[in-house]
Amino acid sequence: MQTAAYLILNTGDILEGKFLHQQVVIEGEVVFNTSMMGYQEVMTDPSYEGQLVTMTYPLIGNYGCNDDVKESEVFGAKALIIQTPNHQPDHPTSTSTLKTLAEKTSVPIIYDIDTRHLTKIIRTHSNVFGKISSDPTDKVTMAHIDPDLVKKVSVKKSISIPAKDNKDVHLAVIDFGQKKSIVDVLNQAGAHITVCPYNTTKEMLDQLDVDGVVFSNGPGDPADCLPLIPTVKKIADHYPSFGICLGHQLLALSYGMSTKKLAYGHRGGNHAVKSIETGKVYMTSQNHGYVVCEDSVTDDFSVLFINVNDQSIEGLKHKSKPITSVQFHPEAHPGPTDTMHLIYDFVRDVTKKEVYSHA
Ligand SMILES: NC(=O)CC[C@H](N)C(=O)O
Repeated sequence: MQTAAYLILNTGDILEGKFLHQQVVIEGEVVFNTSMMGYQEVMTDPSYEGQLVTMTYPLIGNYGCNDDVKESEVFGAKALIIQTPNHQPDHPTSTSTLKTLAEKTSVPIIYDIDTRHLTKIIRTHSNVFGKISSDPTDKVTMAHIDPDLVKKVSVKKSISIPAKDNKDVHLAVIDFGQKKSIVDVLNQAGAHITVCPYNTTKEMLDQLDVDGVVFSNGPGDPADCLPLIPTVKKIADHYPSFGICLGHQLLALSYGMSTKKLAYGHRGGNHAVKSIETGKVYMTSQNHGYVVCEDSVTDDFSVLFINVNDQSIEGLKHKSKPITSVQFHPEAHPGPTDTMHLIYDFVRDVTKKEVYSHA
């Protein structure tokens, strides 16, 4: 018989489920993801570091698991909270089950939780912290997000990843908690990549002789990265830059804008954004709790995309410098690839170096 697992929330609610694999005592911010798939990517995406993630879709594990699907070797969600695990997956690429995935990734999974009810609690209260424990009398002690998450998940030393074909373009990915698929897509687009630690300076990038910079996604509150802001600005003032999610938020902060926390975040594979330039709507993959404040956008920037549901800012473009950033995930993994062209466009534009005469 499986041991009872209690999800104790700072709202006063206690939900009873079961441990899928190992018994743990673990605390974190509780967030929900509305995607029907992508459980492997969620468990290994460093942006979820410190979070207990619940999937609103009730059946998890349907297409099994595959060792090749991972966004990071070490970091990801702190725990997964699901309703019904599928122990007999059926998919040609599946090599193992959810239980094996929990073992391999060390991400504990609890199940038999009414995740739609849990989602309603999160939507009603926002800022929900919780503890998973086998003792229902345990108390939630965590009340804020760890401010050092980026430092924890970033690479400690630079890593070079050669281009698949020989295009003459070298990009730095500043690693605030990068998803492997960002590097994969940049690589497929023909760029040689150097993944650099979160605190890399412009002078270090000069030494590496890069042509452009990608500021990656990452965990936590962007305001906790304020010490990095002067460096981000110095780099973006000099190099063609592309920001994704946390990278977008840090670029905005570095050019004088501000960020705020959403009531309960955007996490899933079905978030519609609208291009302000063309009026076109794209489905995007999203995973963020913070956004750039609408009223803080400076005159130097145009809003590139807005969220169709709540009109929050989803992308920015500098009016005279080659700086573009998006709040969503054009690299997908999981979710729709409708906006992946933005990454290819950036690599193409950096390859045509004459476009960037300001550097
Ligand atoms: N995926 C990300 O980069 C997330 C950015 C930031 N941690 C947020 O939650 O808004």
